[in-house]
Amino acid sequence: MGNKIVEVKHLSHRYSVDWAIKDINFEIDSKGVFGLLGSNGAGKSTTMNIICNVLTQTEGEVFINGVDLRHDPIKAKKFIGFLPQKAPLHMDMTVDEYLYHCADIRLVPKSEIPVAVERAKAKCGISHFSKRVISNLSGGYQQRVGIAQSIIHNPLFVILDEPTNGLDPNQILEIRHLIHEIAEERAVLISTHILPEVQAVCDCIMMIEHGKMVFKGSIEEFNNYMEPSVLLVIMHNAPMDDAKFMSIEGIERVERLTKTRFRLHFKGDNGIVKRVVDQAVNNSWHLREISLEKESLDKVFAKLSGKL
Ligand SMILES: Nc1ncnc2c1ncn2[C@@H]1O[C@H](COP(=O)(O)OP(=O)(O)OP(=O)(O)O)[C@@H](O)[C@H]1O
Repeated sequence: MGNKIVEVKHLSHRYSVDWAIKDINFEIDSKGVFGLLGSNGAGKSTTMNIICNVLTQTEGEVFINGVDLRHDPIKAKKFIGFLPQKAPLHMDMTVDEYLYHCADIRLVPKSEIPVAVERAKAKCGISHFSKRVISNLSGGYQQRVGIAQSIIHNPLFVILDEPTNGLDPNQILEIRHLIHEIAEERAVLISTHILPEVQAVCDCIMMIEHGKMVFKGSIEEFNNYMEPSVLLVIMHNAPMDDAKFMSIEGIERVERLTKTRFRLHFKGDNGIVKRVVDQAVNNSWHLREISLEKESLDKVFAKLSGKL
């Protein structure tokens, strides 16, 4: 693990009476993709807006590369690149015009702007569209321009708010690839409520629910929560007595959906499918289908929030 580029300490914010986030703590290493995951209203935007200095926190501290964001926002913001959910593009400008403009706003020295623009375009694969008016680019390429503006000043830390929202499946894969590439040189924080997104892109995950941090860890640790724990089975001659199912090692609970459809809740996955199939064959339960059910994101949220 490298140095910490972001340190968030006891961060809390309330808009009026209610706390939108409460006592959020995390650190972000200098390289890699970090996912901020949470359902709608969980507190992601509030957290990100504070880290980007769009919003000032009620309590707590944020340090960007060791600089206190509240006390020296101009210095701290030099380290940050930001792509909001709706990319702040000027649709009537060409890609070059727009990126020159962004570099200027980001206080890149005049003499260094041409190099900065070329570097950002090359990184985002848009050099061949330099003279193209942005409104004439596809959604995926517009998003690349949005990412290019976020790295125009070569920041150490980039925040991308729901970066693949509204893109088609091919564009999503391309943007995910690009996120990985830009994270080779810096830390990238993405916010999303899409579970496959974090699993595909992130090295580490932080999950917020009801304004509180409910999970913080590596993607491997997170995936442990996603292990399937339910078998969906269809049997045309199933036993009437749940105990018959429960006698199979690992089965903990039986949910009868219809006469022939069941959800078998199990713990551990050491050969559970084989054991159920063997038992069904030996007892002529007429097994027609058997499949593993993945946990839904809602359930994972609930589990991590301690509600289940
Ligand atoms: N300007 C505001 N004034 C009052 N309450 C707000 C304001 N912005 C957000 N909230 C409340 O703060 C809580 C956290 O909202 P926030 O927008 O941070 O969540 P989120 O995880 O980003 O959700 P979404 O994915 O829907 O954007 C919610 O209960 C929301 O209603």
